[in-house]
Amino acid sequence: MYILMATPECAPVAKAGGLGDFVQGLSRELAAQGHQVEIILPKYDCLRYDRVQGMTPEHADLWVPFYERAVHCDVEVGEVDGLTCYFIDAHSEHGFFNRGAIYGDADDPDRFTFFSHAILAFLIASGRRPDIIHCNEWQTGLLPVLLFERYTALGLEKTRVCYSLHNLGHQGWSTPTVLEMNGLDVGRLMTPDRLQDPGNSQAVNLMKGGIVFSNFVTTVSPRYAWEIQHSDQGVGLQGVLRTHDRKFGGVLNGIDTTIWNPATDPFIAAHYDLEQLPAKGGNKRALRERLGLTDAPKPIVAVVSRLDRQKGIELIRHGIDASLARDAQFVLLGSAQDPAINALFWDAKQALAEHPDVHLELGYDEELAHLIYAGADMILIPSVYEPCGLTQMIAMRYGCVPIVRRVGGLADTVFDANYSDRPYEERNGYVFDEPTFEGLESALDRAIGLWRDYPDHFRQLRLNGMRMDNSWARPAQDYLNIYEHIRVRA
Ligand SMILES: Nc1ncnc2c1ncn2[C@@H]1O[C@H](COP(=O)(O)OP(=O)(O)O[C@H]2O[C@H](CO)[C@@H](O)[C@H](O)[C@H]2O)[C@@H](O)[C@H]1O
Repeated sequence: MYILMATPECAPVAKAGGLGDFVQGLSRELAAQGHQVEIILPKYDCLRYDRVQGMTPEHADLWVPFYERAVHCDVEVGEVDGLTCYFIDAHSEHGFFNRGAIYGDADDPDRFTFFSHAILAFLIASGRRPDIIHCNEWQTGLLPVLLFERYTALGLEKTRVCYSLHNLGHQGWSTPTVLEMNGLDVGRLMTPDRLQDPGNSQAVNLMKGGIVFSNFVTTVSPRYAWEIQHSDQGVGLQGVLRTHDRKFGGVLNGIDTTIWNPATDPFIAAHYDLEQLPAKGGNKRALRERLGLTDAPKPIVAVVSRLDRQKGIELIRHGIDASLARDAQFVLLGSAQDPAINALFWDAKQALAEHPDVHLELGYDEELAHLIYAGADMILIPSVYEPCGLTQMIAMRYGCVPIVRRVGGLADTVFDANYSDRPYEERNGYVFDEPTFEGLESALDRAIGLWRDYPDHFRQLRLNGMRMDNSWARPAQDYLNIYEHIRVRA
């Protein structure tokens, strides 16, 4: 099968969070199973060019419709960790992809609908005819709309769309000008059953467009699939998702177990696996050395996260003091877009600058993240909502025990050491329900208590987590079944 991944992110070249891992991991697994998988991304100025091999021109003089005119683009191709990746270079006066960051500008709906449009224009101009375009997030929500409204008739009649939702907190709300910009009929599309936002009749909702016009819609865990249809976690799209229930389902994400592998990871200090768990200690020492923490018989509690409201900012902040109060060490690697959240953590960093048991690293650092998973004993994930969550899966693979709130994919992957109804060998972490300081502290108490008083039991929890199969093998098969189901057979 020929599958094209349409996405604003792909690790390691353009990653702001878990979407980048999703695209890379699923694509590599599908390619390993013999499918033709290609990825298409904007050619951002902030791409990690050092991770692209053999970037060469692929298609010159692509003209992408833009209002009454067209914008000149070039398409380049390169290899990213063995995958073919196309990059759309837009020579627009707006510098659409030259903003120094992937997201965060007021005209993001313009930038990414332009990208979606450019993908279809490229397919037509270059004669490529994928069986499946796998779209992701609101950024590519307009692609199936454009496909159905315009491009099917221009030669893509056999291409079908699978659309994955990774976060309902961002739906691509915009004004109808974004439809005009792309030559679409506003009157026809701004209706309650098409792109009109359910909560604001003046607004276009790009994610809703993707849901309505795609052949199949997925989200990234079964629990989140239920939550967004039946609770306010759907952020207004509950009704739309229930209407389209017959083409909607939750597929639990995997992680790329080649890239996230403590036995071979090039970014960690000491390699280890199930049989050589004590070697993990070398990473704890290296982490302390790198971040200036004292070497003492204390557990390290870590957070690796985008610092966004979704992730439970107050609880993360409280987790620092709560860990220190329990004589644990605390390490945070976090990047915030919101200036208020950024300021909150900079203040904490300054206040704790002299403390020998804590280090807050504010920013994005892929390599350091690997060392933290390998060196820490526990990872704290107190999310308000969590579509899937990859950090708990990565942490478990590295023998780092997750402490999580019971939401979304966290509830589907972490089973409480004391209270789960699963067999003991499947229990792998600590789970709390209420998004309160008390809830978090009760789980933290149990985790730190076990680490201190029953090290053998704690070791068993680490091993249970390391044994879990969170690879892409099974979810990739689920996606292949979906692709087969919607695909047009010749
Ligand atoms: N400051 C930092 N420096 C370095 N690395 C950092 C970092 N902050 C985060 N990361 C890395 O980014 C990834 C984050 O994964 P999450 O699942 O938490 O994703 P996120 O919420 O971004 O994605 C959304 O999409 C994914 C994929 O579907 C869902 O799992 C998730 O629930 C949903 O919110 C991990 O690989 C983590 O190591």
